[in-house]
Amino acid sequence: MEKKEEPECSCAEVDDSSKDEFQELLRTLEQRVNWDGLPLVKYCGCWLLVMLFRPIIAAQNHFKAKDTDIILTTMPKSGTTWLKALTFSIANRNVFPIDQSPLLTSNPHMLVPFLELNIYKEQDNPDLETIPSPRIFSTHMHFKMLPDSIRETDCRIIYICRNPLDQLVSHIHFSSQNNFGKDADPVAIDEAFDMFCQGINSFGPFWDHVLGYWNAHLENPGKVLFLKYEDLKEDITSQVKKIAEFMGFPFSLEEEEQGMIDQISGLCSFESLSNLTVNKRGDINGILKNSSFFRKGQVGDWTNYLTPAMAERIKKLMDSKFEGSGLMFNT
Ligand SMILES: Nc1ncnc2c1ncn2[C@@H]1O[C@H](COP(=O)(O)OS(=O)(=O)O)[C@@H](OP(=O)(O)O)[C@H]1O
Repeated sequence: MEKKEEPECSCAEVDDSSKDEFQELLRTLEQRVNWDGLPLVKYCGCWLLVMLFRPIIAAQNHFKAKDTDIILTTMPKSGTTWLKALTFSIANRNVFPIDQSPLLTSNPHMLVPFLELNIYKEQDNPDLETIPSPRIFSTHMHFKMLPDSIRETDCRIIYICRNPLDQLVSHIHFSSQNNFGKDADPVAIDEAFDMFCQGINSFGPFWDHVLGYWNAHLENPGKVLFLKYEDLKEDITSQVKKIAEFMGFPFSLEEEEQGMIDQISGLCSFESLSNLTVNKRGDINGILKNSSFFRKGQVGDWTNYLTPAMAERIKKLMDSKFEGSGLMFNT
């Protein structure tokens, strides 16, 4: 079968209701196997996991954002779990005292659902309407692929990204911990690194993902907050304050004096969450181990796995891809 011209982000026009038509569309698009063994499909210039392709299109077609929603957007392995814990805690600090937080017994991914996981169809999820505001959802979609209602309503988007070298190393380990396929051995790392540089990885290309949200943030900073994992690591207090203000839930002076920011930061820290029984032993739908979301939580761990030559290649790529954008990551 002939390959179709790649759609110019006409994603919302695809009908997700007929399985056969959808399979037909899938067959016309470029596909690759990711370095971890999972099939990828290229759509609107983005490499998506085949297993999430139809749910993503359905989310685009059906998800109705509300003005009060908060949408967390990330590339995988960039701080999603941390951001979920923080935003959930900020929004619910007057509902649950810190020592009774649902985070103590539930993995953050159970408290803040992914749009990609079939939670967007009201007929399938009548409770979606009744979730108290603010509803918090997350997605790995590129900015240009987001459901129109997210861009068109007053809902707010919080994006977090991470140095590409650490993001890649984190992803390689995540895949091997969940037995997706290949171990994080040197061969797999070489292959993963090369595919990453070509932009072929889940939700890649990295550069396009980050630039999409960076430009959206520059255009409308009140709509899109742009965060870096490394900045949260460096100064969590100021970042938590910034996130709370952006969400429309600023800390009062009284809360600050009572140490509320420190309490939330402490509860959501890597050390705290990774030591909870639920995150040591549980799993998500029997597929993903909760423990695989908490590995080291460090900046610069890539130096233990990637060579200086690899870092140089990424640096050159960043120089050319981000040129003139004002965006940069320290390696
Ligand atoms: N609370 C907290 N604080 C700091 N760092 C944390 C935290 N929770 C998770 N992590 C680290 O984030 C990496 C996982 O990324 P994501 O949460 O984006 O993964 S996922 O996309 O949701 O699968 C992964 O990074 P690496 O340790 O480098 O692999 C996790 O350890």
